[in-house]
Amino acid sequence: MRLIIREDPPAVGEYIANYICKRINDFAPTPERPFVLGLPTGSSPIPTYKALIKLVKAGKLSFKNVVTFNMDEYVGIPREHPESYHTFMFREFFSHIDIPPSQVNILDGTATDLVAECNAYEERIKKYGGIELFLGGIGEDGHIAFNEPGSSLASRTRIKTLAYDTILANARFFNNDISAVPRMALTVGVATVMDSREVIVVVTGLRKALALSKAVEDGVNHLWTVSALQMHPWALIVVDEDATSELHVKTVKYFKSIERVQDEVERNQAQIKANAILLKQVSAE
Ligand SMILES: N[C@@H]1[C@@H](O)[C@H](O)[C@@H](COP(=O)(O)O)O[C@@H]1O
Repeated sequence: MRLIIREDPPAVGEYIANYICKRINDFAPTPERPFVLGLPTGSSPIPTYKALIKLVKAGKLSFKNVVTFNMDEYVGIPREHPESYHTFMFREFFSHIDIPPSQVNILDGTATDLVAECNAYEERIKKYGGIELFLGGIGEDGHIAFNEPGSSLASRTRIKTLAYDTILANARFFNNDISAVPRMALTVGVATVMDSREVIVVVTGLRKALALSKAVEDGVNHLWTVSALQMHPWALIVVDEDATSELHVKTVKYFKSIERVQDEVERNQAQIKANAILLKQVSAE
C-alpha cells in the first residue's frame, strides 16, 4: 500500500485526477476495450471530480470509452431524489464530462428484487472483465462503499443496513433530519473492491484521522473494512495533512520519504531516456 500526503483537499483532488488521467490515457481505451472505472459519492471525491472535469474541458482526457460502476446507492429513494447517489453523480460529475450515459452503471435502490439487482451488478462487472481502477472514499468508521464495521471482507454486492453513525453523518444531506436518511443501501462488497486491479482511496479531514490510522497502522480488521486494502497488490491512499493527525510521526515521515525516492527514480529514468534519444540523434547525424 502507498500513502500520498498532500496539503489540502484541492491538492488531493488534483493529484488523483492527474493520476486517473494518466492511467486512462496510457490504457488507450477503445469501444471494444473500454477502461472500467469504479467511482464513489460523498464530499471527499468532489475536488477530484472538479479536477477531472477541468482535464476533460482542456481536451486532455476523454470518458468516451470509459465505463463506470458506482459503489453504492440508497434503498428506497427514487433516482430523481436530490440526495440519491444517481442525482449526485450526474450533478457533480457525469453532466460535465463526455461520458455516454449508457456507460454509467449505478445500482437501482428501487428495484423490486434487490437481491437480483445486486447479483446482476456483479455479473455486469464480470462481463466487462472486472474493474481496472476503483476510486473510493471512507466513512468515519472506516467503511469503504457502505461496508459498515463487521462486514465480511469476502462480501459481494448486496443489501446493507446502515450503521447509526453513518445515518447521523449523512443527515447533513437531508436537512439534518435523521428520520429522512434511508436505513438501507445497496453496496459493492469488500471483495468486489479488492478484485479490481487497482484501488485508490481518498481520505481528507480530521474526522477521518482515526480511520486512516486504523487502515494504515493496525492490522486487517473487519471493524475497519478499508483495512482490507493492506491485502491488495496495488492500493494507494491519498490524504490531506489533517487526515494524518492520528498517524505516528514516523509513519508520515516514512511515506513521505518513499515518495521522494520514487520521484528521484522517475527523474533519473526520464533523464536516461532523454540521453538515449540524444545519443541516437547524434549517431544518426
Ligand atoms: N457510502 C458513502 C461512502 O462511499 C463515502 O465514502 C462516505 C464518506 O463520505 P464523505 O466523503 O462525505 O465523508 O459516505 C457514504 O457513507
